[in-house]
Amino acid sequence: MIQVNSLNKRFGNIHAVKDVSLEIHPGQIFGLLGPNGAGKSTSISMMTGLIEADSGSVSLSGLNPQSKEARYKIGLIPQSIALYEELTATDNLSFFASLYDIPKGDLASRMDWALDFVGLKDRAGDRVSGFSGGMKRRLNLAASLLHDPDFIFMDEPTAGVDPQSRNKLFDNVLELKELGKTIIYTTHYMEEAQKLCDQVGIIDHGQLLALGTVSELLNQHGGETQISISSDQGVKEFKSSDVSNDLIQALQASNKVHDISVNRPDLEAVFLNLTGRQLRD
Ligand SMILES: Nc1ncnc2c1ncn2[C@@H]1O[C@H](COP(=O)(O)OP(=O)(O)OP(=O)(O)O)[C@@H](O)[C@H]1O
Repeated sequence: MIQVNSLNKRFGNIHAVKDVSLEIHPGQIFGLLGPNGAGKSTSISMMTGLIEADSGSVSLSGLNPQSKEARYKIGLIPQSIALYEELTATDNLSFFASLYDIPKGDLASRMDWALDFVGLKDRAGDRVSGFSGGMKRRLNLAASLLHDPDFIFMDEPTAGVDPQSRNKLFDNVLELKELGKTIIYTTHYMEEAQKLCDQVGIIDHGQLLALGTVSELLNQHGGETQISISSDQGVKEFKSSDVSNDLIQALQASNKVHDISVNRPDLEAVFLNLTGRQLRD
């Protein structure tokens, strides 16, 4: 269980994280969703012990994230790629493994598993400099898994990633959940949060504005569904909170329907309703 209590962090005049509290249960995928500069990376940095909070606390199954014990339970895929370009994939993994005292006897099989897991086994002996952005991101994921961590933090893992690698990363996230890992995933792509996450926190200007499952957030903050019916009588547009009932009534009152569109609210609508602006600029 991850428990975050009233975290605060300032950088000079910027209050980057304001009083953030949340709980993440074991085996959950938790998505921290917010636009650029919202405070996602700063929150992750405090949760992984990379930077110290000004106030508040983080507990990873009772451990302080800055303790050595916690370090062995944390896997971090940072926002910017952290790899040696001139080394091969295998040599990069050997380097990362050396930071975690992995028993020598387990090393080869752990590296083999990790490369296979991210779909890079056939590129093991190739230099990273020839890899695409998506392959580098996947290798970073492999590196973060060598010591078999319980808590996996992924900071905007799909930034600059081609669609094929993106889908592979999504599959990997779901597979890690099946292995019982707890995953914290930051993104400013609402489709990713909507697709992957058991729980979503919406953050803006350092403040956690809403917390819940996607359907809870849609119910509480999504607003009504927009319906449009085009018929011989023209186009009729209306908002509805009871789609099937309103649609049946509207169809009964229409002649020769040409087209119907039903736009249900998404996390973008939730963000818009909470902040008055779009998630993406
Ligand atoms: N080391 C730092 N020094 C000064 N300001 C910082 C530092 N790190 C972050 N900030 C500021 O804190 C705020 C939150 O930044 P943070 O990187 O946590 O946001 P983010 O949601 O991760 O956005 P992005 O996707 O752009 O990284 C921003 O205004 C940012 O400029």
